[in-house]
Amino acid sequence: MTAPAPLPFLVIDFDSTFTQVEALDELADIALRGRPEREQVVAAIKALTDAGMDGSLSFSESLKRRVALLSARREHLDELVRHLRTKVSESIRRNQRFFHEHAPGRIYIVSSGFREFIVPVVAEFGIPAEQVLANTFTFDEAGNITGFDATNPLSQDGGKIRQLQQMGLEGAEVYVLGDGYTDYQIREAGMAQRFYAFTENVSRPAVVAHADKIAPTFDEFLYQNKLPMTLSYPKNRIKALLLENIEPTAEKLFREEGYQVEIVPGGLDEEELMERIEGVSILGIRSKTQLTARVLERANRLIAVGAFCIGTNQIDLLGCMQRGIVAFNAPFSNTRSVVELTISEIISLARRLPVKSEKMHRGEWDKSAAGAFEVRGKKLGIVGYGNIGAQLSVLAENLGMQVLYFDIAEKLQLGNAVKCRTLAELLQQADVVTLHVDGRPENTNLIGAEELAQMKPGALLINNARGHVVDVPALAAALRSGHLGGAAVDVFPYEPKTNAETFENELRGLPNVLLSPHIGGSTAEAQRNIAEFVPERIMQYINTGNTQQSVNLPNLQLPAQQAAHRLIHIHHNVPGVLARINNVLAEHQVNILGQYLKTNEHIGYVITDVNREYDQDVIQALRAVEHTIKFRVLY
Ligand SMILES: NC(=O)C1=CN([C@@H]2O[C@H](COP(=O)(O)OP(=O)(O)OC[C@H]3O[C@@H](n4cnc5c(N)ncnc54)[C@H](O)[C@@H]3O)[C@@H](O)[C@H]2O)C=CC1
Ligand SMILES: O=C(O)C(=O)COP(=O)(O)O
Repeated sequence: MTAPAPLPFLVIDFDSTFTQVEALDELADIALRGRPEREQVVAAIKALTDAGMDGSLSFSESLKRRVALLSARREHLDELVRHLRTKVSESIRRNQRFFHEHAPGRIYIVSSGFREFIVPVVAEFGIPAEQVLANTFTFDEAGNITGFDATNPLSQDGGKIRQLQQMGLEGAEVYVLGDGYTDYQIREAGMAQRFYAFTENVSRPAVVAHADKIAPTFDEFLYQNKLPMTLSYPKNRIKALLLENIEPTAEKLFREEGYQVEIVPGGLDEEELMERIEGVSILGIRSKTQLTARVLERANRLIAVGAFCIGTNQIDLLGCMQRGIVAFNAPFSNTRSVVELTISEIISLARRLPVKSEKMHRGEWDKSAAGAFEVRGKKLGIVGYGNIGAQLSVLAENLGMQVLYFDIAEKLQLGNAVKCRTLAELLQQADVVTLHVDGRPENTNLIGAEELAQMKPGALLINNARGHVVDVPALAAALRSGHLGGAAVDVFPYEPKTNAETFENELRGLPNVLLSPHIGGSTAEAQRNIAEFVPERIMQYINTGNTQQSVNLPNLQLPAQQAAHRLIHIHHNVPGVLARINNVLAEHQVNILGQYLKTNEHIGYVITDVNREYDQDVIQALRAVEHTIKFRVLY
C-alpha cells in the first residue's frame, strides 16, 4: 500500500471513550456485589463521575470522593479488567488492526482512570504500557484500595494539561479524542491542535459545544483524517429514511448498527420523496410509496431499498438495478396473516355477515338463512398459486373446501387441489374466487367485466392482492346487479396516504361487501418479522456484499471474508468487463484470493477478495473501468 497520511500524535481518553463505560462505576459494582448499599453507592459514584466530567465539580474532588466510596480490593481489579475487555467501544474494537499498526510511539492513553486496569485492556490493541498515562491506586497490606498517588498530575485539577506538557510533544501535531471536559482543556491550553468530541458512548452538550470536530465513531475520525479503516465508509454517515409506520424494531436495528435514522409516519408522494431522498443511503417503504424513475434521479446516495412488505410493484426495480441500488423485500413474513384474513372473509361473506352486522347496528333483527351457506364442500378458486395462494390452499382444504387454482407459472399442486388450465376455467366453476397474484403491470384489470361475467351467479370475489388487479367500476356493477353475492376487498387502485385522509371508492355502501384498509399483512407478528428480516438483509449487503434474496440484483451468496479486502463491483452486463477488472488487478500485481460473479440480462455483480497488500492506485483504476455502475471496497 502507499504510505497512509502521516498520523498525528493521538491522545485518547479511556473511560467512556476507549471503553463504553466508566471503569470506577463498574469497579464499585463489582466490589459491592451482594451488599445492600450497592445500588445507592453506585448511583452516588455515577453522579460524582458526571459532575467531574461536565466540569460542575473539580476533578480532584470528584476522584477523591469516588475512590473513598469504592470499598474495592486488589482482587476486584482482575475481574474489572476481564469485564472492561468486553466493553471496548465497538468502533475501536472494529479498528483493532489500525491500533496495532499505528500505536507504537504515536497513540497515547491519557486518563484520570488507573493504570492497574487501563494497561492490560489497551495492551490488546498494541498500546505499550509506557504510552498509558494515568493514576495509580494505593493499597494497604490487606489489599484494600485506600486511595491514589496524589503526586501524579492526573489526580489533580488541570492534570491532563500538565501531563501533556511533561510528554514533550511540543511542535508536533497532536489530536485529542475524548468525551469529557478535561479532554477539551488540553486543546484549550494549546497542547493539541484539535479536539474531537467522541460521542459513541456519551454525548455531553458542554463538551460537544467546544469540539473542533465531532467523532460519533472512531471510523469517522479515521475517515476524516484519511487514515486506513476497517469499513469503507463510516456507519454514522449512512442515513436511513423509514416511511409508512415501519415497526420500530427496524429503527432500533439500524441505530444499533450506527446508522442515522429518520422516520416519517405516513407515506410520501413522488414530489415529497424527491425532496427527502437526497443524501439517503437506505430507504425503507411499504406498499404505498412509489419509488419512481424521477425519485431515483435525485437519489444521489441510495445504496439499498427495503420493501417492508411482500409486494415490490411500487419500486422501479429495473431503474434501481441500473443504478446499482439493491432492493430487498420480506417475501414470507406476512404470508400467514393474509391467509388468515382471507379464510375469515370467505366464511364471513358466505354467512352474509357484513349485511347482518350492519342491520344489527341499526337495531334490525333479521334472523334468516337466506343466502347463507357453509363453506364445506364449496369450490374455492385461487388465482395466483404462490406463497400465499399455496398456503391458503392447504388451510381451505382443512375447512373441507375443494380447491381449484390457476397460475401462469408451473406450480406444485398441494393436497387435492386441482389445477385449471385457464383463468376462465377457474372462474366458471368456483363458488369463491380469491386473488393472490403479484402486482406486475400486466395484471392491471386482470378481473374486468368479462371475467366477472364468467363467474357463477351468486359467487363471491376476494381481492387481497393489489388494487389495480380488479376493475373496480365493473366489480361495483356486478355487485349492484346481484350477479355476485358479495366481495371482500383489502386493496384499492388509490389508497389514502395517511389515516387522516378519507377513503373514497365506488364500493362504499354496497351490500355484503367487506372493505378493509389494506391490512392483509398488518398483524403484530408479521410486522415484527418484517422489521427484523429486511434490515438484516440490508446490513449484510452493506457489510459483506451478500445479495442473497435481493429482488433485483443477481443473488450472490458469499463465503465469510477472511484476511482479505473485498472489492465489490456492479457493472453493465456487456462482454469483457470481468476481463478488464482482472487485467487491472494483474497489472497492479494484486493477488486474488477468491472471485464470485453473477450476472443477469442487465448487470453483472462481481466480488473479488484480494490480498491486503496492494497499491492504492488500483482502486482508482477499478473505478475507471468502463461500464462500472458502482464500486466499493470492504477492508
Ligand atoms: N393485502 C395485503 O396486505 C398483502 C398483499 N400482498 C399481495 O399478494 C401478492 C402475492 O404474494 P405471494 O403469494 O407472497 O407472492 P408470490 O410471488 O409467491 O405469488 C404470486 C403468484 O402469482 C402468479 N401470477 C402472477 N400473475 C398471474 C396471473 N396473471 N395469473 C395467474 N397467476 C399469476 C405468479 O406466478 C406467482 O406464482 C403480493 O405480490 C402482494 O401484491 C401480499 C401481502 C400482504
Ligand atoms: O406485503 C405486501 O405486499 C402488502 O401489501 C402489505 O403492505 P403494507 O406493508 O401493509 O403496506
